[in-house]
Amino acid sequence: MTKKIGFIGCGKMGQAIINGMIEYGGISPDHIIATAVTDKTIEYVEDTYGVQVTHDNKKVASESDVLYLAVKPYHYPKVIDDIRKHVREETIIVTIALGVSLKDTTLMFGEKAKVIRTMPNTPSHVGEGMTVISPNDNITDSELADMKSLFQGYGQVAQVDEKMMDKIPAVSGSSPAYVYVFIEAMADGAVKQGVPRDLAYQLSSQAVLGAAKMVLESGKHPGELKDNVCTPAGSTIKAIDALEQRGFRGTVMQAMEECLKK
Ligand SMILES: NC(=O)C1=CN([C@@H]2O[C@H](COP(=O)(O)OP(=O)(O)OC[C@H]3O[C@@H](n4cnc5c(N)ncnc54)[C@H](OP(=O)(O)O)[C@@H]3O)[C@@H](O)[C@H]2O)C=CC1
Ligand SMILES: O=C(O)[C@@H]1CCC=N1
Repeated sequence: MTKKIGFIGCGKMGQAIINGMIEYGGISPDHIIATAVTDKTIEYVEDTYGVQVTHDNKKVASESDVLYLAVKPYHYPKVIDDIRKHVREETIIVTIALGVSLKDTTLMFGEKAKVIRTMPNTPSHVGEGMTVISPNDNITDSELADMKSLFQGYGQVAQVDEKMMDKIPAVSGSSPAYVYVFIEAMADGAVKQGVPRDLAYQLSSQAVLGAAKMVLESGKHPGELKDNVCTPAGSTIKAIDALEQRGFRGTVMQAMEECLKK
């Protein structure tokens, strides 16, 4: 894809996508332009990723064939109001904000605007992101195919009906944070037993990566894979028992409910 890709805002999520596109998606830094507010971010993004940077949102809006709105949801109305007239009719607008509907974005840009609402996550940085997408009716089949391959450059893609989008953040956008806590907790448990800290992080992280790959690639139910680790009267089932006694699954489900309430 030789299109120009613009980012309005390039904080944690924008940078994860930028890095994923460049390192894993085959996009040249020359084809990316990004804005931020502070010189600190502008300089960091230019030095780290080698992309073009500017403070000028309008310039990015007018030059981009694909335009990511990578600012916080509460910045959307002001930012869109500012760039609306500068976005070309054929430009594809990608929203990544929690809770900003296709209808609202389309209304703000104008009825002909081509918009794809997405929920990405930060593992995009290492080419293992998950991007859940929902396009508006102005996106053609061929544009959708091109955009899916752009998103696939930095991870997996799933298309859903827009009414599902509000349910996605808890299991995809936010969920890497719970997994980091789990990895850290397992490493702490190992350190408590005398395992060196670096080794503890390597082992707990690899366990999560390997287990995730088993679920994705073996086609087996997670319960079956769990059963395969639990020797009768062995040590693993004792660990599972301790987790269940403390409400592990219920706690995770409750956490996700709190996430969506917000
Ligand atoms: N973080 C995550 O894991 C995920 C985030 N998201 C979504 O991504 C979006 C961005 O979140 P995140 O990256 O975490 O937030 P950050 O605060 O890290 O990044 C926001 C960026 O927007 C820039 N910015 C703020 N106002 C403007 C403006 N008026 N014009 C141009 N740039 C501006 C900031 O500039 P500066 O750096 O100079 O302050 C910063 O670079 C949100 O909508 C969030 O819902 C979605 C899924 C996961
Ligand atoms: O916590 C947040 O609001 C953002 C949205 C999804 C992940 N992080």
